[in-house]
Amino acid sequence: MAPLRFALPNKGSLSAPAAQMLAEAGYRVHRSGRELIVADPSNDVQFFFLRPRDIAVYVGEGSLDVGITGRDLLLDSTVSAKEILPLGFGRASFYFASRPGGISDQAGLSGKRIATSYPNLVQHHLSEQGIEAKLVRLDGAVETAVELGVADAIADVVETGVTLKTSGLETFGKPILKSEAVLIQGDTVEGTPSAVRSVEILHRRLQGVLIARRYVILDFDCPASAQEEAFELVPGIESPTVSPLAREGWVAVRSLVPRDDAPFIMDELWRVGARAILVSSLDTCRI
Ligand SMILES: Nc1ncnc2c1ncn2[C@@H]1O[C@H](COP(=O)(O)OP(=O)(O)OP(=O)(O)O)[C@@H](O)[C@H]1O
Ligand SMILES: O=P(O)(O)OC[C@H]1O[C@H](OP(=O)(O)OP(=O)(O)O)[C@H](O)[C@@H]1O
Ligand SMILES: [Mg+2]
Repeated sequence: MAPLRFALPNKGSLSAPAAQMLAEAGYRVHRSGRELIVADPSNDVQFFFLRPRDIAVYVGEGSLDVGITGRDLLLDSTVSAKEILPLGFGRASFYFASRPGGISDQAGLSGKRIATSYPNLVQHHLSEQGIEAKLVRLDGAVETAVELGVADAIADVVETGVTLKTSGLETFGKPILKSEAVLIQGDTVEGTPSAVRSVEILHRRLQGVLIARRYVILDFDCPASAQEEAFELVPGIESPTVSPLAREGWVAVRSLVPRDDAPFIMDELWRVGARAILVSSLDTCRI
């Protein structure tokens, strides 16, 4: 059976979190030096470390089976690889921006020069809106293009907004796109049963990591008379687990709850009579 050929970002914002997530999912992605190909024989996977922008190209044309890249980079590549799982990191929005008091809405871009590193993504959006503008394709640091007179506006990734602010620019209009890291799959996978199986396992493992990051385990003891009220607070992903307690008239309950909601749910559980309320983290899971 041929190993699954998996493209990973070799540098940039997505690189470390992608490797971390795969390690949590049980893959061995460790690079001891600067090698560009790493084998993980126990999982029958071969990792190829590539520029994030190139990953969609390799996966799209079938040289590699799957990869992790940004949704914005996938769309800009215009290849037919498909997004099969959003991964919850590398989140950023894609906006137009110009000088304050300059262009203030997307219609105002008509006939203007727009600097971007994502020309296909931007052109597609402009065509959808029926706007004709001239794109100036740059490799990076596009915020400087307005100051240097190369463009009237830019279209770029905004994470914290600090780069825009320090360049004297501000966004206008709605975001063109909300992006995050995504798992992508090439068209050739579907014709190869062993690759389909490997991708199913990969998908389930990564979903396990995502759930472990988003949920915590909540354990508590509850008077049986209050259990219905408690269950409404902790429906779990499928259903809470209930076990008898040695103490007459009480039950022990275990459920998964969203990490961010846990403090509020604990307050409410206490109010309905639950006690010994414990929260613990999941390492990973299969649900
Ligand atoms: N602050 C950020 N800057 C740039 N890209 C970001 C940021 N946060 C998330 N991303 C996402 O990372 C991907 C771009 O990664 P890429 O490695 O090409 O650029 P980078 O992180 O800016 O690295 P570099 O420019 O140093 O090569 C895109 O999907 C983008 O949406
Ligand atoms: O909203 P922020 O948190 O400021 O992040 C967004 C900025 O970061 C990236 O640039 P990067 O530093 O990667 O330089 P580059 O443009 O040369 O890629 C991106 O292109 C934006 O300029
Ligand atoms: Mg960059």
